[in-house]
Amino acid sequence: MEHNREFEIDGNSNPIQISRLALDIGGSLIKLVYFSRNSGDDEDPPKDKVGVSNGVNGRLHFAKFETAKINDCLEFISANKLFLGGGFQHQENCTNDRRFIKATGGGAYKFSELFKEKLDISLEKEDEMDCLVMGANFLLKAANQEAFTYLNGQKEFVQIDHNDLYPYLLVNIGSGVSMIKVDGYGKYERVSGTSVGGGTFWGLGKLLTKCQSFDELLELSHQGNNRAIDTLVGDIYGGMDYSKVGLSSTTIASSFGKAISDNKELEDYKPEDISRSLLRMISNNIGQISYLNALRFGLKRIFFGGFFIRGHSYTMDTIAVAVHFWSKGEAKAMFLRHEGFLGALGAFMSYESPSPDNLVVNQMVPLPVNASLVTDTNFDTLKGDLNGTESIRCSIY
Ligand SMILES: Nc1ncnc2c1ncn2[C@@H]1O[C@H](COP(=O)(O)OP(=O)(O)O)[C@@H](O)[C@H]1O
Ligand SMILES: CC(C)(COP(=O)(O)O)[C@@H](O)C(=O)NCCC(=O)O
Repeated sequence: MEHNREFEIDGNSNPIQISRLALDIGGSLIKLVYFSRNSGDDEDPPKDKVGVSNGVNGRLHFAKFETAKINDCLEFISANKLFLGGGFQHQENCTNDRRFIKATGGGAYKFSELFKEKLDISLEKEDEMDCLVMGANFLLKAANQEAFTYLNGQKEFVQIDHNDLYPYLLVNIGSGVSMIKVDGYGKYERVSGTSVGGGTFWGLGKLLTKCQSFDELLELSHQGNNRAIDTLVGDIYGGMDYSKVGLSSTTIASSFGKAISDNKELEDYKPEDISRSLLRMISNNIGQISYLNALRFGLKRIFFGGFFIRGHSYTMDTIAVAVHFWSKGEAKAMFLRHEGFLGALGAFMSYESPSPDNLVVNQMVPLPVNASLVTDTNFDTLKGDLNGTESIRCSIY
């Protein structure tokens, strides 16, 4: 079972109060974002403009489960009493016995009855695209070191200019892929999508390699060589470049093309080579379609989210190279540290609005839930995968 670290007891053996849980139930994964209130007075309480403390300090936690194992998720919520609200002095309609959770993604509809039946919880549904955009805007505005570029194995955090953020293209690579032109808070249009996404990589990979987990498939791709199965331009052109149209001999002419002429069975190919080809094919395709959509609307910035990416270097490199190649360096692919949690964060933020006074304290964060973020430093930049183990210190008003 994949989930987050221990959180029931803090360092002083005080029970940690969990308030506010939001879910994003997707085709492949269920993402949870929940807030634990600090139990001690170990941090300065947030103050408003006249110096009055009025917020709640705590941490945002992240966890994920496979949608196919939704019962594990229900058990996790139940065992840790994540559905109990309360703990916020400033929420008017907050009572300890309220039994609803904000939820987004298709599963918020599909599993509504299951939550009611098993946990007696109603899922309050929020639109998936609204939540993705809300989550992305929030992170880009509020979190330090959220967006980064990845080229030639080099990760570089991008300083976001808040006055020059919009418009941008948000590409969410989940089971399928959504491409959204974002013009501001709540201002967006889903301009395209493709069914060739994370579900395709994992689904085809599972069939072709017999891998038992996504992580195993991803790990395999590290050791593979896509040339064993992809047809390169050089394979067709007798080792030469097709320079007239700018294709080098090493460019992939046809993904999986060698399988036609090799006269081999599936078993004759190494699973690691298959995994690598598959990852490259899908990442490259998404990078290319993203660029074409950016071109359609004259967008220079493309942010990629969704759990397909998993902070994986080869995936990011392939996407970034595709965007760089097709745009001739004009457009920039950027990745998000909280890539898989955009929708869940958006749902989390769709709880009730704060009072106008509280907006002043965090004026950089003009959001329904007024939160000031200080991200932890325990993010492993080499491994690059947040994977539900990082929490965010924040204050909710
Ligand atoms: N542990 C995992 N189990 C299954 N799929 C994973 C895992 N980690 C990453 N993935 C990839 O992430 C995709 C799901 O991404 P996500 O953004 O959660 O989308 P969705 O909302 O459709 O579930 C999967 O299709 C798969 O490619
Ligand atoms: C239907 C979806 C929005 C569901 O989101 P997901 O669970 O994949 O994150 C997504 O799978 C999608 O955008 N698919 C591509 C459909 C298309 O535009 O062809």
